[in-house]
Amino acid sequence: MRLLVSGGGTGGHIYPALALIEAIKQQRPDTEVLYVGTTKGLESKIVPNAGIPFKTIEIQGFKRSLSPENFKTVYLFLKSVHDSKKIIKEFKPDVVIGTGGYVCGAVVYAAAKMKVKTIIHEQNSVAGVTNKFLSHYVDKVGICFDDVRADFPAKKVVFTGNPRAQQVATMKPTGRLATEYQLDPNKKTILIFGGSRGALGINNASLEAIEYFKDQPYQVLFVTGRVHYDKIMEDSRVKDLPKNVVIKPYIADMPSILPEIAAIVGRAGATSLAEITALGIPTILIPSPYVTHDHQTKNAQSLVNKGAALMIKESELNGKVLFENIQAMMADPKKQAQMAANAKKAGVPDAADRLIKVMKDLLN
Ligand SMILES: CC(=O)N[C@H]1[C@@H](OP(=O)(O)OP(=O)(O)OC[C@H]2O[C@@H](n3ccc(=O)[nH]c3=O)[C@H](O)[C@@H]2O)O[C@H](CO)[C@@H](O)[C@@H]1O
Repeated sequence: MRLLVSGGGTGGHIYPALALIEAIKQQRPDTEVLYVGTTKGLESKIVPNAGIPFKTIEIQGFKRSLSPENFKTVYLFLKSVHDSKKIIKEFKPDVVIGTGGYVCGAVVYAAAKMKVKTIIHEQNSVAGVTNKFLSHYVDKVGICFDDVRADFPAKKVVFTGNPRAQQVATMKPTGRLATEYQLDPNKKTILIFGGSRGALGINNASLEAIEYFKDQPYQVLFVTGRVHYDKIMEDSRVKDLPKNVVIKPYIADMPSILPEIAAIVGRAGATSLAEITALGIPTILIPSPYVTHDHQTKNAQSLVNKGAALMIKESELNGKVLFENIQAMMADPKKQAQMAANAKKAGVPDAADRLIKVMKDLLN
C-alpha cells in the first residue's frame, strides 16, 4: 500500500501521524509512506528524524483580521495545491490522510480533487479550521471526542481516538528518568510541560514554584519548550536549583518516559490528553487560552467531568497556586488512584487500529 500523510505546525498534529505510520508498518511492513509538511513547522525536524521520507510545500495560515497578508495566503494556498498535485501524481498514493494544521489543507484538498481516497483526523473536541474546510471534500473523518461529531458531515464521521494513544499504551518503564535525567528512581516524578512548544504562563508559574518544590518528597521534571529554555536558564531562580528539580528544553520520544511519570501538569492539547488517558496518569490541566474557539478548555473539561483531571485557568495561575494544587494531589494517594483509573477509562488504547480499519474499509 502507498500512504501519503500530511499534518503539521505543532507536535499535536505530527505525533498522531507518526504513531499511525508506525502501526501500519507493523501490520504491513511493505507499506510505502510519504509525509508532506512545511519547512517552518516542527514536522521538518521530527519527521526526518523518525526516518520517514519527507517533502515540503510552502503555505501559511489566514490572519483573523483583514490583512494584506491574506492575499499572499490565498496565493500560497493555490500554489501549494498545485505543488501537492505534482507530489501526488509522482507518489501515486492509495490513500491520503491529513492530521491537521494548514499544510494538510492543501495536500488533502488536492488529493480529493484528484479522486484519491482521503481521510482527516481531528484530535480536538472542537474542529480545526482546516479540518472543517476539508470535511466537505474527504471520504472519512476520524474523531477523538464525541462533542466534535456535529462539526462534520454525519455520515463521514467515525470515532477512532488518537493513534498516539496506542503507541504509548503498550510502553513499559525504561529507567530513562534515572539514566538520562539523573532523577531518583525511588521518588515520584511530576512532569510539567506546556505542549510541544512550551507555554510561557506555565513556565513562569513553575519558576515561581521552584522554591516550594525544594524539600518535597517528590521530584519535578520541568520541560520548558525549546524556544524558552535559554532564557529560563539565565533566570536567577534556577541558579541554585534544588536536587529534586530538573529542567530540560524538550523530551524527544516522550512515550518512553511517560510510564515512569506519577503525575502531569500541562496544557490540554488533544494529543497530550490521548497519552495521559492511554496510560491513566493523574493530571492538572492549564488550557491554553490562545487557541481557536478555546478548544483546550473544552478538551480539558471533558476529562474534568470524568474525574480524570483537575483544571486551573491560566488567568488564575501563579507559582503558589500551582504548588498548592500539586501538593493537594500528591498528598492524597487515594485521589491520585481514582483520577488515574478515571483517566484510563477515558483512553482509547486501540486508536491506531481503529483508524487503520477506516482506511482499509475505504480501500475495499
Ligand atoms: C497552541 C496550539 O495550537 N496547540 C494545539 C496543538 O498543541 P500541541 O502541539 O502542544 O499538542 P499536544 O499537547 O496535543 O501534543 C503535544 C505532543 O508533543 C509531545 N511532546 C511535548 C513536549 C516535549 O518535550 N516532547 C514531546 O514529545 C507530547 O508527548 C505530545 O505528543 O495541537 C493539539 C492537537 O491538535 C491541540 O489540541 C492544541 O490546542
